Amino acid sequence: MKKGKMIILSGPSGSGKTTISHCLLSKFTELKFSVSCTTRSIRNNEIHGKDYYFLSVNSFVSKIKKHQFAEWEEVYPKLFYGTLKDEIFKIWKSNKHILVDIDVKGGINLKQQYPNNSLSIFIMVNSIKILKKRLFTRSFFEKNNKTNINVRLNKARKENSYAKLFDFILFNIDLYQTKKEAIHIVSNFIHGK
Ligand SMILES: Nc1ncnc2c1ncn2[C@@H]1O[C@H](COP(=O)(O)OP(=O)(O)OP(=O)(O)O)[C@@H](O)[C@H]1O
Repeated sequence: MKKGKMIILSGPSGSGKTTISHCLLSKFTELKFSVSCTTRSIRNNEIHGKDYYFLSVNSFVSKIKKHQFAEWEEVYPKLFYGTLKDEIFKIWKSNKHILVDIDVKGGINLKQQYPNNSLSIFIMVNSIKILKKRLFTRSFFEKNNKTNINVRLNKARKENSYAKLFDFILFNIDLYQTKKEAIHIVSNFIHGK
């Protein structure tokens, strides 16, 4: 493989990042999911090293001081998320391209770190009504509460205004069409067209 590339999938909560990530990972064997670090507690169904690297606050802060993160954020006091440079190089070394599923701020930061070999895609649901419906449906399975959803919707309004900073805006209305378009864009990018 030539130089490793990076696909950055960003968008508000519920916009479809996980859904599109799974689609792309199953379609392109040359893509590998980048596992992020977090200081939040591990949930029952999660696996360390697969869903996230679960770190203590001390360990996370020590890695920040050693400049080991390509990007990191403190979302709430002591709740950190970040992408390790080592994770990125490990994937490129294994001759794969990287797929990152990341929030909007993180996506913008990562694009700035790797401007020449990355493609940043903003997944947009421009109807707050539709986004609300999706978050409600998902919360039924996840036991999220309504307050949590309202916080996410308010954040989504703000995040949508950053879409123009991305290389591509992918409107996720009809899922079949969105997947088709995502495959098309990513195929062109990794196959160098
Ligand atoms: N085009 C679509 N039409 C209908 N439902 C959709 C569509 N795209 C995604 N969904 C559904 O919307 C919900 C949110 O999607 P998903 O979990 O992929 O979002 P996300 O951006 O990864 O959210 P988060 O950042 O909170 O993890 C899921 O239940 C998913 O099945």
